[in-house]
Amino acid sequence: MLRVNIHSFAYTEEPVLKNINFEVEKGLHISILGESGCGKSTLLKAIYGLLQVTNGTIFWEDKKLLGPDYNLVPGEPFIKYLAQDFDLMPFISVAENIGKHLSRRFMQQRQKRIDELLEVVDMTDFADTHVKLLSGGQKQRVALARAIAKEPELLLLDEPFSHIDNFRRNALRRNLYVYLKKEDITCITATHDSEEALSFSDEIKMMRNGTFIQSASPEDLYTNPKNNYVASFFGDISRLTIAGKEAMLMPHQLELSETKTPLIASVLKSYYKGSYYLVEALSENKKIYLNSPHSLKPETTIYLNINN
Ligand SMILES: Nc1ncnc2c1ncn2[C@@H]1O[C@H](COP(=O)(O)OP(=O)(O)OP(=O)(O)O)[C@@H](O)[C@H]1O
Repeated sequence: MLRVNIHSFAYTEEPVLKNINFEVEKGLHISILGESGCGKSTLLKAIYGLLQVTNGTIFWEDKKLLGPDYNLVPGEPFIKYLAQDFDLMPFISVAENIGKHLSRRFMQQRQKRIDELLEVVDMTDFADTHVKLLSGGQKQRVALARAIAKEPELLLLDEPFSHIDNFRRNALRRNLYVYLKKEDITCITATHDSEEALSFSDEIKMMRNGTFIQSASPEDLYTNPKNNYVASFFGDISRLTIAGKEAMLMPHQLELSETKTPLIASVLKSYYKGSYYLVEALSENKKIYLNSPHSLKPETTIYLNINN
């Protein structure tokens, strides 16, 4: 289990992390979700031991994790941290880059293990290619394979799919997270991608200005966002006054009705989303958003039901 209690952490004067207290059970996947600059990378670096936390403690099981003031070489052997700037060795092949990071227990079956890791990140065809010849996304995939090569107990991933095209991203995420579950590797992923956090984590921690503002399972966070800020991370929200109370509704909570209802709106625009349309409409001078199976023409009058 990981136990983090950071009262505050600052690079200069202004604290970048404030009151960060949480635990992660072995094998769980946590997403730290937040906008750029909110402190996600700083938190991962603090856990890994690259930053000196003077005002707080971090434990993995019974071991206190110490910062650079105490460790000659920062970092712990049982933790892997995949930074945003993956530093690979450019003049050797993809397979050799991964091979250099294998745990000892795989030395006998070295080639088999390298092949397995290449498969997880879908880079089998590039095994013998020099890293300097790879694209940014391909390098990121090699860096991911290298991070899991040593079978860490705790894996810290900082925007691990940021350079990978949409075409590959989903398959790669599925491969990787299935592999981590199978190996019982605890994982914390920093991301600003709400879809990724919803699909691939056991718990999401929403971060804002260096602190967690809501922590919950993906289902709970999506259906019960604490405030507008959290809700707006998961899509366009509608703010309506229902029975004298302000309500925030996600697009799927507003349903088109075939019969007249008290909730009337006029369509502004329909945006094609692949399997549905996101419809922007105006209701009592407020913009609202709903999903529709078909495109609706501007100025069409629509009647809506609220679906909780
Ligand atoms: N080495 C540093 N020295 C001083 N300030 C820093 C340093 N690194 C980061 N910061 C500041 O700390 C804050 C948090 O940065 P951090 O990189 O942790 O955010 P982030 O949420 O990971 O953002 P991103 O998604 O853009 O990577 C920012 O205001 C940033 O400018």
